[in-house]
Amino acid sequence: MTAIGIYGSAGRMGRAIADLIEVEGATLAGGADSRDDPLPLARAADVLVDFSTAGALDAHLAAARTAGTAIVIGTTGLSAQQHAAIDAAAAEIAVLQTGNTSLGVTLLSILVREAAARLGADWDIEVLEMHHRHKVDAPSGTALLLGEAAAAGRGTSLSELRVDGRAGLVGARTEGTIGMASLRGGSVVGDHSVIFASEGERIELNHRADARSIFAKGAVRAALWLAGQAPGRYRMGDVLGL
Ligand SMILES: NC(=O)C1=CN([C@@H]2O[C@H](COP(=O)(O)OP(=O)(O)OC[C@H]3O[C@@H](n4cnc5c(N)ncnc54)[C@H](OP(=O)(O)O)[C@@H]3O)[C@@H](O)[C@H]2O)C=CC1
Ligand SMILES: O=C(O)C1=N[C@H](C(=O)O)C[C@H](O)C1
Repeated sequence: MTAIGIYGSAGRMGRAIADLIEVEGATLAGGADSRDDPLPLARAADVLVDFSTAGALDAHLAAARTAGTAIVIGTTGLSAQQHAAIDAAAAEIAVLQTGNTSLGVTLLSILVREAAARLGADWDIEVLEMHHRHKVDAPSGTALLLGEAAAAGRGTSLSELRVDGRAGLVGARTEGTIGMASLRGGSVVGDHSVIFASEGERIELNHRADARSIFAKGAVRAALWLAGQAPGRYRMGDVLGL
């Protein structure tokens, strides 16, 4: 049976994943948090999952590389340098990084790309997300993933089109941009909307997460799939066949 190691094991996601590992037909290799050396877990596990903090990722990725162990990275708030480090690690180990491991968001990203490609630039695109009061990064990893999908549909990358959290006298909207807005409060697990707005009509594509178990299930399935893969950088669509 595949043994999964969890970085961030005492957190909300770490606990949700631990609850599902045996149900999904795997075993728990162990967990590590901020006080632990990440390398022993990387050596003990067949595959790792990281749901910790962006500040911890570099050490976790280095441990996975040293041990030659595949890793699913669910942690969000990553920098451009960290994405470059993931690309470099993927030359040696199998890595799957995603801002959202759920089936629903993986499918939604495909729908968003398709809608953005088919609707002309006169259809404005806005991405709105809401999360619980404890979330530390904004926009969410999922909002960025959906923004990238919309930008890909327009034949470019999100960094070319992105406008974050408007405030003050910002002027009229520039055609073709993708707006990003974040709300925080209470215990909201994760709500995302991609709004396509034109003169006189609007399309809204929404995803509502009611329970963290949807992310945990996707993370365990991704780990089981990734354990058998050659070095490379993979996506949830590869796991789910979407
Ligand atoms: N991709 C996806 O589908 C999803 C991604 N996420 C992302 O997962 C991450 C975790 O979310 P959540 O579980 O809610 O957060 P929590 O704050 O509940 O948990 C974070 C965990 O990370 C641990 N941690 C902090 N620093 C380190 C470190 N240096 N080394 C190892 N472990 C460390 C904490 O341990 P300690 O107590 O010791 O500090 C804690 O156990 C976030 O980035 C979130 O956005 C969340 C849901 C779904
Ligand atoms: O921090 C969270 O809780 C979540 N984080 C991920 C994100 O940043 O998109 C996924 C999910 O929305 C919950």
